[in-house]
Amino acid sequence: MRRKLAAGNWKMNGLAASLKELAALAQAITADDQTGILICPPAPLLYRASEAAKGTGISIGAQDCHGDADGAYTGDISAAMIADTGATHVIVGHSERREAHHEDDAEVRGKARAAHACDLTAIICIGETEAEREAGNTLDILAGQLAGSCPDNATAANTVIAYEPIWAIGTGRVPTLEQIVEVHDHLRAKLIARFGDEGHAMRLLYGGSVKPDNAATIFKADNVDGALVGGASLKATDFAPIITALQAS
Ligand SMILES: O=C(CO)COP(=O)(O)O
Repeated sequence: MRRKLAAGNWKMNGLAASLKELAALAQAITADDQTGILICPPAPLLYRASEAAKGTGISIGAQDCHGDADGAYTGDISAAMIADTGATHVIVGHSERREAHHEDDAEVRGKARAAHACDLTAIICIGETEAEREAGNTLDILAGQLAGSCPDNATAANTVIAYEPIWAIGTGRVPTLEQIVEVHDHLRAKLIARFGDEGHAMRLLYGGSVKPDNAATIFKADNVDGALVGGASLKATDFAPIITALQAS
């Protein structure tokens, strides 16, 4: 049995006052052993969020890290700095960073390795564009991103894979359950082929316009072990029912 994971990515949203949503979430949900709950706030909130989350069953993660341990990289944040705030996870290779910051698979792989070196769990994101899907290349594109973005030392404990079709992010458009199943089954087969039992145990999240009203359907897929949620993770009243749907799946 894989431990499920409901992860919220706040992206560049949230000030100190937004931590009240974390407290409200803790009130609204009943944490259980089968389902991890994670909030990834902007970097300036990591320490305060980690303190606020103590004892709630909610974990805290960052949205990016640098691939090097330290150095002259103005404005960047190392994995050790993230771990130092009390955070336990970091998202790497989100499509918004791949696009706006020109991150390629090799850079994402380096970031995941840096995260692992600091005992952080890396949530490695992959996803196809709409044009790639229309051209019938989805499975090949994703297999390539998965192979290139995952370091060889990836294990079920230190790595989570998030499939986020770029055309579904922030658009309200969601793939059909059949499309999600097709992708997740394909990714599972690739993970098992490369990592054996660890690949079987690694969590595979779906992300892209997950909302309270579609979460239960998405969580029906065997190889969907949770969700990476953007907009609907900002408010406890939206994220709590998604978590509850995952717990019930
Ligand atoms: O990019 C996402 C999470 O990382 C998904 O964002 P939305 O849930 O807002 O579509």
